[in-house]
Amino acid sequence: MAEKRFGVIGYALAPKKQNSFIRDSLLTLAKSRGIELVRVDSNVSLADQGPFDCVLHKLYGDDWKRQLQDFKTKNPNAVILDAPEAIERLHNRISMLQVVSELRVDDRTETFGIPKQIVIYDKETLSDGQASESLKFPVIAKPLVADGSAKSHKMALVFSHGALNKLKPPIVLQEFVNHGGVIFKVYVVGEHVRCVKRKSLPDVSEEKALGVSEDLLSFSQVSNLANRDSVDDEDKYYQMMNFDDTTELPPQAFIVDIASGLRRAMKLNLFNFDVIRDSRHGNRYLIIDINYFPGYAKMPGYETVLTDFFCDLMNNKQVDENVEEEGNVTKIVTGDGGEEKDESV
Ligand SMILES: Nc1ncnc2c1ncn2[C@@H]1O[C@H](COP(=O)(O)OP(=O)(O)OP(=O)(O)O)[C@@H](O)[C@H]1O
Ligand SMILES: O=P(O)(O)O[C@H]1[C@H](OP(=O)(O)O)[C@@H](OP(=O)(O)O)[C@@H](O)[C@@H](O)[C@@H]1OP(=O)(O)O
Ligand SMILES: [Mg+2]
Ligand SMILES: [Mg+2]
Repeated sequence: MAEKRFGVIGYALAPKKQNSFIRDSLLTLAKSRGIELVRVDSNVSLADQGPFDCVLHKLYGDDWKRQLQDFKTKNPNAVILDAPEAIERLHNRISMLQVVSELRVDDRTETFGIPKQIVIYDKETLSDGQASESLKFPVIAKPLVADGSAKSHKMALVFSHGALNKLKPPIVLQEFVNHGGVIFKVYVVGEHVRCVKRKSLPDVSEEKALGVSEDLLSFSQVSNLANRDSVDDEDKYYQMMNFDDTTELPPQAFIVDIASGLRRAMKLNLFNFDVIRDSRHGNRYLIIDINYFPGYAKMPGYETVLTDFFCDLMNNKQVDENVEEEGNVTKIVTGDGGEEKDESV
């Protein structure tokens, strides 16, 4: 008997992402549940491809945005995962975390926020020192732009005002917060939320800060130092990434509340965020980074999570905020299939 065709998802991903995410194990499981994953051909315009019930993408640029628009015009019922306008908020490290500051989670003993940070756009402001006066050193200097380029991941731990002139604006200066050398990565796939531990920067004591010979230390992607391609043995990889230490995970209900809040506020379904626990106040958590379409394949059992999500999507159940333009009013399809009207999008 022929297999029932349930849905076709076109994926448009950079080669590195495609290699890590599109695994046979995912294709097979998805297919067994009626979901076909088809690669979008980058040499043909998107609107001329398909039919796709959904387009899954992590590509940048105006041309790609235009292609998505043309595709949507031609296929108004297709779902774009996620809307490029919603993803763009994550391309700037200030707008990325603004949404956290606006979020409220009630009735919990734990609190959350973001580290103190400022943005510096030019060399003059950087060297006059006034702007950074309010910050406690050490600070982490991060490129303002987070566009997925290697450059956008280049960070520096800066120990003194004097070292700031070595940096290239535009940058964000964020206070370094001691957190026991462990970071929590929270992977969100629609309603599914999974928190894992990773290695982070070690704590910096006052003595250590005074004793450093360099006043600036550069680093890049500390929590993602190896990738699967360079490690043959999958178990070893997981051991290394989710290294076994005694650090307790944050309460799952708390993390789920933040994840759901972020998901609704940002209108995104596929992202992760990095959380650290402030060593000075054990119940205080700080969100330091949000990434669109992260390395889901690093999450054990990602095939099931993603396939469940795709199936729910096809049934129109799980994408809470599947935004569709209807004249000037935006239609939001809610989880229970009902509709809300929202003019603020
Ligand atoms: N405010 C902070 N206090 C302490 N450590 C921090 C802080 N900000 C960043 N870090 C450390 O630096 C690392 C890189 O920072 P961040 O996550 O912002 O960069 P990124 O390049 O966007 O990371 P990713 O690879 O997750 O996209 C974090 O994983 C964490 O170990
Ligand atoms: O490298 P991986 O695929 O595992 O995923 C990483 C992803 O790289 P990509 O470029 O391949 O998407 C990064 O995206 P960009 O910021 O560079 O856009 C960022 O999201 C990291 O946080 C992800 O690592 P994770 O947070 O899951 O550890
Ligand atoms: Mg990060
Ligand atoms: Mg990031």
